[in-house]
Parts: sequence; C-alpha cells; structure tokens
Amino acid sequence: MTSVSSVSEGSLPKITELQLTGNESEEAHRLTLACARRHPETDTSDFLRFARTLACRLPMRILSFLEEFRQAEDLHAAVIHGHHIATETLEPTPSTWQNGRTPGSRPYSWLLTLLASWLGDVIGWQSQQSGRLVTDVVPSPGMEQSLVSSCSDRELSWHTEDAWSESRADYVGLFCLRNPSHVGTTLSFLDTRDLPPKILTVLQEARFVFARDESHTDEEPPGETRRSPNVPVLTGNPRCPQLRADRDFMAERPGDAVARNALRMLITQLDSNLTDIALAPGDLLFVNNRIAVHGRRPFTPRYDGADRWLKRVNIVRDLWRTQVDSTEENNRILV
Ligand SMILES: O=C(O)CCC(=O)C(=O)O
Ligand SMILES: [Fe+2]
Repeated sequence: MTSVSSVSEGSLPKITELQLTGNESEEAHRLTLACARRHPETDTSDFLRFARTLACRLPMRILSFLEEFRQAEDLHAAVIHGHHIATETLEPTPSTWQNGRTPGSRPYSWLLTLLASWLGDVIGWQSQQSGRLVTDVVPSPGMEQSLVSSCSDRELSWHTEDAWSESRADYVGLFCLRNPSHVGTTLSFLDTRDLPPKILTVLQEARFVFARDESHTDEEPPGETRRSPNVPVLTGNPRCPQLRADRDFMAERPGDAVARNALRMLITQLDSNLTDIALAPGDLLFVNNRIAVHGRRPFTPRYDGADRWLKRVNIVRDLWRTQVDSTEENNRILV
C-alpha cells in the first residue's frame, strides 16, 4: 500500500486518492487486454485517436475521480491504488529503458495511456527514449549518480518535468510495476503565504533560465545546452500561480543578485515541503506539473531483475499549445 509522508516541518501537498475495488480493477484490466489485442502498440495514431473514446468504458468512479482532479486548481497529485498486476507474467525488470517494452509489461502501458487520455493527450520527445510516448523508468548500470530518472544511488532532485520548455507537460503519469524497497517519489509545492510579497514579485519576473536536462540525448553542438530564454518562475493568477522550477537545472540570469536571493528562498520552501509517496505495484500517480514539482529518493539498485520499474507518460491538455514544437510527421512528438 502506498504511504504518503512528510519528512520535514513543511506543509503537505494536496493529494487525492482512489482505492479500486476488485471488480473495478478487473474491468479496467479486461479493457486493457482488449485494446492490446486490437492495436499493436500504444504509440500508434490509430489507437490514440480512439483512446479517450475507449476510456469511456472504464469504471465510472475512475473517470469521475480523474475529472475532478482535472478541474481542480489546487490538487498537486492524484493516486489510484489497486490496479491488477499479473506478477506471474511480468518479466524481470530490464536494466535499460531500451528493453522496457516487454510483452508482460505491455498491458500497463495501455492502461496508463487510457487513464491519461481522460486528462488530456499523451506527448513524447524525439530526444527522449527515441520518441516513445510511454517511457520506462528503471535504474541503469553506469547511471547511478546521474541527474536523470535512471539514477539510483543519488537523489533525483525535485523538478517540473521539462521546465526548460514552454511545451512541457501539464501532468506526468507514473504507473508502478515494482518498487521492492518502497522508494519514495517526492512531491513538493509552493504555498505563496510562506514567501514575502516582494520575493513573489521577483519570481513573477523574467529573470530566470532553465537548461534542458540530460534525459534528452540528441546531439547538441559541443559546449551548447538548450535552455529557455529569461522567464519567470511563477506565472498566471498570483492567487494560485503556476510554478516552474528545477533544483539542478535552473538559475537566475547572470549577475542578478536579487533574483538569486529569491530563487534561494524558493528552493528552501520547496525543500521543506518535500513529501514522499512510496508507490506500490499497481499504483498510478498523476502529478500536476503546473503547480507541483516531483523527484525521487535515492536507493541501492540490485540489477537482479527485481528492481523498481515504472511506466511514465507526459500529458498535455491542449495539443494546440505544443504544436509549435511538434515534428512534421507526428503532432504528439516534440523536438
Ligand atoms: O522515479 C520516480 O519516482 C520519478 C521519476 C521522474 O521524475 C520521472 O521519470 O520524470
Ligand atoms: Fe520527472
């Protein structure tokens, strides 16, 4: 069973949770298997055109739970517990994402895509896991200390997914297949009452830069990293601002000491509100990427086939917004 815990003195994020009954879990699983029989892959436009329509056949309690989450302005995450996992047919955890598309894990990619499509449209990045829409999060040899999701010994610092890009996701979906040592996915948020108005004003100004993280692996000219222009960290209605933050990949614009101080105060707040959600097999977490940041606690990888394994999707609410970055061939794959 998932546990949610705050490890610090800070405030807790708002998380909504749904526990499936055995019947609901079975119904969802049956629909998933029917999709898998009819469509060769989750990423095909044939399937994605119908994903939302097919999702209508999911149990009503799941659909209305997701719809409430979608409409809320203040919910940082939603967790659905109790999806059926056929452990007897699930292969050993692969040691690289390249080997993540196994027959036994495939049904959960379908399930994740169906549920995600009730929140929006799934998108992928050409430069990330070869443009796959459903990606795999597994610890990989040689990546233990890296700054990306295949790390293990090192904490994956909190971040807005793809904070560097205007086309970043509105939600990130994480479906847990294995998590033997109950490693926490972390979640944090900003309560604007915790920062002085002057600092909030600075954070609303275009005085910050975000670099693209190293999970994007396409060729870049030597010495050059793709980065955002100068942008604000907080946007939208000051009453409930949207947050864009990445502990490892953000900075103030060069020479701006006032912005540096505001960023330092923001980081302190986000650190102190950091909360752990230890996903159990069959749990699905949707993070609201507009108002929450997420990451992961460190753990010791085993590389014995029993390691932690998640399926992941990025979801946008409006494909028109991301169209500016999409490839010519596929409006769901961004460059
Ligand atoms: O492994 C986790 O729990 C989170 C990983 C993560 O941040 C991601 O895959 O985007
Ligand atoms: Fe992430």
